[in-house]
Amino acid sequence: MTASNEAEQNQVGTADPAAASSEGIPLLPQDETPSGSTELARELRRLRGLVAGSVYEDVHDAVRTVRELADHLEAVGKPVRPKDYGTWGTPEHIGANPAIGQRNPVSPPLEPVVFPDATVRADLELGIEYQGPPGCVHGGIVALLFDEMLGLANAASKSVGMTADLRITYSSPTPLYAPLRFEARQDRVEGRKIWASATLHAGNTLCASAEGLFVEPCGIRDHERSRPIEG
Ligand SMILES: CCCCCCCC(=O)SCCNC(=O)CCNC(=O)[C@H](O)C(C)(C)COP(=O)(O)OP(=O)(O)OC[C@H]1O[C@@H](n2cnc3c(N)ncnc32)[C@H](O)[C@@H]1OP(=O)(O)O
Repeated sequence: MTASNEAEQNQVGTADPAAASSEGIPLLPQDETPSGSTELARELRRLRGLVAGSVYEDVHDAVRTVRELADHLEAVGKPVRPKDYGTWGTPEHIGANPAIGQRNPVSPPLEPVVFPDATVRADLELGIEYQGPPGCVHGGIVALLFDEMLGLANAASKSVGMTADLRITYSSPTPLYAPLRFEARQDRVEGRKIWASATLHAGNTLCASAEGLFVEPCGIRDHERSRPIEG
């Protein structure tokens, strides 16, 4: 049995981010939100893994409980709408992000760190709710995480851009339940055009690599260029 098979035997869903570790300086705030919404998102992530990764005989009680919870959250929550913040990289904006958002249960536990040369790295393991081919991460999830990592590499170099062109080479299947490492860096900037590249490894195996062209939106302001890092 391989190490990854053994992990799969013991785990349903994606590992808690605390299981991933990396050197470097955290790019994004790691604090729990005082309201508890970070914790709520974490428990909902657990639920996603359990629902996607298990079969049950009867879950009608669970359906009622979850429906009551959803009704309660709908009643007490204040929606966060883009028109209310309207800018890049504020906590309200980043919190909902599907790759790194603390409030978003869809986001995998991507906790990027930055190095002095502005390389951005994220170590993580993905569970069954991110599966594409049996035992492997879905290619669209790999693309999502690359897009985000490239965006963060741009932010680490104090620039911001919309993805204009994203090319991914899938070299080897990306395993579930195995330590993965994304590394991204900004390569060059010409006017509003920004090029960045990234790799994804499982151990020593190169699973995929990415090259992206980003275009800085017209009218972006200085303080928005590195916001995800400076909080
Ligand atoms: C913390 C947050 C991290 C976020 C990371 C996630 C990023 C995202 O998900 S962004 C969402 C996905 N991307 C999009 O929706 C983008 C949609 N496209 C657009 O909005 C526009 O086409 C946009 C902004 C990319 C470019 O439009 P515009 O600002 O009008 O630029 P435009 O003047 O046409 O072109 C500027 C330059 O870029 C080049 N360019 C634009 N698009 C492309 C392209 N697809 N391929 C190659 N070159 C391009 C142009 O040729 C031009 O080059 P040059 O200056 O040498 O002549």
